[in-house]
Amino acid sequence: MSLTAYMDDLGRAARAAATQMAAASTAAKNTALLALARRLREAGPALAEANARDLACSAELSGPLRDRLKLDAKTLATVAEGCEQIAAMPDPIGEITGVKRRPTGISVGQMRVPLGVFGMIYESRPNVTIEAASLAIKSGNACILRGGSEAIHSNLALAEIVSASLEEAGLPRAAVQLVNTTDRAAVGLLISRPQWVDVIIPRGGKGLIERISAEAKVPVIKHLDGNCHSYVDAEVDLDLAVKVVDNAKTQKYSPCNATESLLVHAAQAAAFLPRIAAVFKVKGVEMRGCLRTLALVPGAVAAVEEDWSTEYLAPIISIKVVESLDEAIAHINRYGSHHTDAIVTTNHPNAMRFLREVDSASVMVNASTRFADGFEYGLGAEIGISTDKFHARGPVGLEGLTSMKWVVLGQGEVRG
Ligand SMILES: NC(=O)C1=CN([C@@H]2O[C@H](COP(=O)(O)OP(=O)(O)OC[C@H]3O[C@@H](n4cnc5c(N)ncnc54)[C@H](OP(=O)(O)O)[C@@H]3O)[C@@H](O)[C@H]2O)C=CC1
Ligand SMILES: N[C@@H](CCC(=O)OP(=O)(O)O)C(=O)O
Repeated sequence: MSLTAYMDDLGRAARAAATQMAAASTAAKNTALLALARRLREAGPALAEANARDLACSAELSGPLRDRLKLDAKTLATVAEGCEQIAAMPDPIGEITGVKRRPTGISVGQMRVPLGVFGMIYESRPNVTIEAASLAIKSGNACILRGGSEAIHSNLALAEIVSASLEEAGLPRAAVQLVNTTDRAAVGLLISRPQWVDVIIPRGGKGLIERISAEAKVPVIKHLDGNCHSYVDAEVDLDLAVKVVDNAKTQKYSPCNATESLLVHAAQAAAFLPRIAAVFKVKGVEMRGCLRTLALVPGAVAAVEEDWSTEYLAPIISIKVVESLDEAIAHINRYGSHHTDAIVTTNHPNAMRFLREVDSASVMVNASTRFADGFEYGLGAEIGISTDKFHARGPVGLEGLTSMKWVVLGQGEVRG
């Protein structure tokens, strides 16, 4: 079968499944999610074998990227628990809100409905396959998933478990389908078929997004790179600042919500930078600083212009001393990727200005940028972190996979 015919088959099946999923009962969707949690736990050894094949083929990956490819017992337990949590969440579909009686006698409100079919392209991280599948099921959508090529064996094994769980609950297997080839031509076909796909969710770096932006004939919700900042203000609790910035940079290096750039107000630079530099040095984090940073941090190397806009996904951080909150905000809005940025401060007006003026999907006060995550925000799981301003912004959970339609209830009223 040609790739085009294969992708059309997936699309046709997804479209049919979406109709059934939109009408599926909450009980059936929850049964599928609980079956999925159970089957994931039972399939531990088989999944470990599939994942070992992926890891063996990806020996050249850096440590952080290998970490995200791993589907170990802890990751499996977490995704299984995530399915149970999503099952326990209220079903958003069919909810009617805001009903108001109009002078004409009609009542007008809004009903939450699934988007239909979403296509998702994402990195080599097998747990995302389950997070996307479980959110698709609960939100009554169908989806076509195209995971990173290094994770193909793990994803195929996971997709089979998802299909079996859907079937067990009397729901269509095609509600969640995985593209079974790593051929990137499949991505081109997925993003150019509005008859089968209602929205595309690309989750990845600049190369992916450039292609999608140039070729997509389907609406896109971009989940792009994270050049996240932590800004240490002039008035600050230094112990808290060290703890928060350390976590934001070093808790994990590969995620898009890790801090890549540290800005420090000049009034605190001499007190703060040597302290955080000592932490980074012990953890092997390379520091690339402005001239004022170099004077305070002997181990740092000179940053070049490109560093301010670079997402390292590695133990590297750029550091700049700024004169004011205004300079920090302007720097973030110019060089950041509008993903997640944080201020560390004890000054309330400054915190409020940062929240209002930094143009990012998540803005934080005295918290690690690593918190930008659907699970941490109470969404149960996440499709990813949207760097678009619409249809959804920041961590995308169940509601982000739905839209509202108008509902009008009458008793024979006619328009005069
Ligand atoms: N905002 C968010 O929610 C998230 C953002 N990210 C971002 O993703 C990036 C890291 O992940 P990484 O794996 O390097 O991302 P990539 O963009 O390299 O890959 C992600 C996915 O896109 C595919 N892809 C990439 N380029 C193309 C192309 N030109 N045509 C078709 N498919 C393509 C990859 O396929 P293949 O396997 O063939 O390379 C993979 O499936 C970082 O920038 C990170 O910030 C990561 C996670 C979440
Ligand atoms: N929301 C996720 C981050 C998602 C992400 O960036 O993933 P990845 O780039 O694959 O490490 C988390 O904090 O775990």
